[in-house]
Amino acid sequence: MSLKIALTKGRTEKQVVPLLEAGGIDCTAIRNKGRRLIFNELPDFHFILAKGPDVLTYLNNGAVDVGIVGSDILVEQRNPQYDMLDLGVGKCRFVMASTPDFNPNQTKRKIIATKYPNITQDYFEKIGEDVEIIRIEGSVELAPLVGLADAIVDIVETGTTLKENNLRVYAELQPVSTQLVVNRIALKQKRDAVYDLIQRLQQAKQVEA
Ligand SMILES: Nc1ncnc2c1ncn2[C@@H]1O[C@H](COP(=O)(O)OP(=O)(O)OP(=O)(O)O)[C@@H](O)[C@H]1O
Ligand SMILES: O=P(O)(O)OC[C@H]1O[C@H](OP(=O)(O)OP(=O)(O)O)[C@H](O)[C@@H]1O
Repeated sequence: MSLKIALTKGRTEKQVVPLLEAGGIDCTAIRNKGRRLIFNELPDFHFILAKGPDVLTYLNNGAVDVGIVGSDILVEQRNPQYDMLDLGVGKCRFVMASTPDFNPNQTKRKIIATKYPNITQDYFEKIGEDVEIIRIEGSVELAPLVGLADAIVDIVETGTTLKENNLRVYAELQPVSTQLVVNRIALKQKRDAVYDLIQRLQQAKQVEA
């Protein structure tokens, strides 16, 4: 019985394919994928490529056994699945950022733009501040520049996007990295296959490190 794996396409896919290969899993088909989304040619591992939030939908509904997805998405979706392995790639962090003239101690209720409303809500609740949150789909850095929001909560990796848009970090929220998560039923029914995959990736992580 093969293990069904949903891999987040895009940035995550690019970083995880070399790890899978270092773990002895042939990813030639994924590397030459064209517009294909399903890869069933290996006997032991079947892959699908999906958007991050959809990886969890496939996993939670049992359409796949394993998901490979950023912890940003796991935390934002308050996902009930087990986190099984931090793959040590896709490393970045959540920050609050804004223009140089932003005053984090302003008395007026802040407007915060973000692609991650739950993470933003939880952060401001934790520090005891009531804010208005506006959900943005991408290029969130625009929001404080055009006066839509006082600040943003977003992912930073190199800091280039913030720098090139003249934005500054005002608070560090939490780290992000790519995780391997397993469907609860698959963990019981395909235990050996799941642990075989985890072992391969753990070894690959050590080789790559
Ligand atoms: N700048 C970054 N550096 C490192 N990892 C990142 C960065 N931005 C996002 N990630 C991680 O990679 C995952 C996928 O990001 P990616 O940009 O490929 O997809 P996306 O955010 O859905 O964007 P798009 O809508 O452009 O496909 C995110 O969920 C996060 O875990
Ligand atoms: O610190 P950096 O290395 O510059 O990376 C940070 C940028 O990467 C992500 O955006 P992405 O490329 O996913 O595009 P998006 O804004 O459309 O989500 C994130 O939302 C930042 O904009």
